[in-house]
Amino acid sequence: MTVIVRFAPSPTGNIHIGNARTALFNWLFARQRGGRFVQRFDDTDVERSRQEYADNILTDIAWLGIEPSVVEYQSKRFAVYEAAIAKLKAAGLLYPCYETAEELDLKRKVRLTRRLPPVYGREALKPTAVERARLEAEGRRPHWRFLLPNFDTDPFSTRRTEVTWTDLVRGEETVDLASLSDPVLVREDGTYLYTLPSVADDIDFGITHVIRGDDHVTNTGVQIALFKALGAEPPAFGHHNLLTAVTGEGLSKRSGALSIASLRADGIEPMAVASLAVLTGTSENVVAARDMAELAGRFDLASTSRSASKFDPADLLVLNRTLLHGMDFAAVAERLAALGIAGARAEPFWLAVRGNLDRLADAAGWWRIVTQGPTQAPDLSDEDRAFLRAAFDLLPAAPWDGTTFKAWMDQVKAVSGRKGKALFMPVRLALTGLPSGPELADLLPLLGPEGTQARRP
Ligand SMILES: Nc1ncnc2c1ncn2[C@@H]1O[C@H](COP(=O)(O)OP(=O)(O)OP(=O)(O)O)[C@@H](O)[C@H]1O
Repeated sequence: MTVIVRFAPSPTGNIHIGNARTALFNWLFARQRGGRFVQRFDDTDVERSRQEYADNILTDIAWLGIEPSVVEYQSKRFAVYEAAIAKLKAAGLLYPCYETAEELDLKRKVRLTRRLPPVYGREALKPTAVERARLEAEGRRPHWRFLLPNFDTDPFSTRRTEVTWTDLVRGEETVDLASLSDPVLVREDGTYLYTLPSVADDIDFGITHVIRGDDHVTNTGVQIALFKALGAEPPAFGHHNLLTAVTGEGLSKRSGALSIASLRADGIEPMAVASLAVLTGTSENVVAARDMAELAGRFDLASTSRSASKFDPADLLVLNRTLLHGMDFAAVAERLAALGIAGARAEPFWLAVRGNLDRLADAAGWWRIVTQGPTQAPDLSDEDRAFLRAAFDLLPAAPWDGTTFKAWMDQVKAVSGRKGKALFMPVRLALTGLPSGPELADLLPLLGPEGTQARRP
């Protein structure tokens, strides 16, 4: 059986790190099994959905390293949903309801005072065709409810009907359908709620595993019933925990907080985002994976925690540094060239500075220092200046390599009697203008005899 998964956001904003967790869980799950990944946009809500957001989401998932087999839009698939609606109606499993919101609210209150569960009492199953015609004549339009399979049309019944499944994350799960109202699938204006298009598409695309946040657990009880009502075998389900901000606050596409686009703009590497999005709230250590293959090797859906996990953006910088420090020149050459870092010195420069970077773009600052000199004049005492002038007189002859700095310092030490910080710090300040940075042994050959002499105080 080919594994087919899907990531199905509504294109109503930019996806955040929590949505990325869902996308990546699906992608890694499929990748581990040689499966396929369907990118589906749940854009039936035309008011809130925008193509621009869908395009941004495609950019974001591509940046994270996800390659969908196919991209689908629910707004282009109404024929499929109409066919499913017709099937349910023919089976007597979809019924028209004419109650207004106020009437429903009143009914709910009546049930509560009678100590009955505040679910819809299926009163709309009772009216005859004549009564419905009268309501239509009054100008009322029905919304349509799916008759949940508890085969109990007594509005005051409390009989339980449980739907169970073995969740890929949470193990045995049960939803009691008797505790739920028959869900509205189609609104008065003919628009669809989330439930039916999602199930109809999962059937149509042959989705084998639905992996999503645990905000959907209750939906799954209803959806399993709907799969069956439409004559389809339900897929396997896995509900992972949600990520929250450090404050415990939930994430929302609309707020834009921790959006993938903002993290990209902030210069965070995609594998730092992917590693944190996937490994937070699992039994794995949150250590940066260099690529998807490595992350896939450390991903296990079943090891995900059941409770919400806090996500600390500060951890991203730590992962980012680790990734940059181990990155080969070939992996960054193009991006460095875009920063103007190119030519024969680009590779040794990268190897010299990568260990000092928080973000790749920080390399530009070091490149400026190496090629043009310190951005600010070093703060040196007269004594240090005199020491440096004597030291610069001792610079070895060309050609220079990785051993030159040590040879130079050995001589300066012997002549000046300075050692440790007193020896190295004035040299570092003279060469870079900064009190810390890359190894001077690596920087010196990059500066070359001319560049070094130009820094003589
Ligand atoms: N904080 C979160 N952590 C992990 N997964 C999440 C989180 N929020 C949403 N998801 C998952 O992301 C997927 C896409 O969800 P959806 O498009 O409904 O986004 P949303 O962020 O929940 O919605 P909203 O647009 O209301 O902010 C769903 O599978 C959902 O379970």
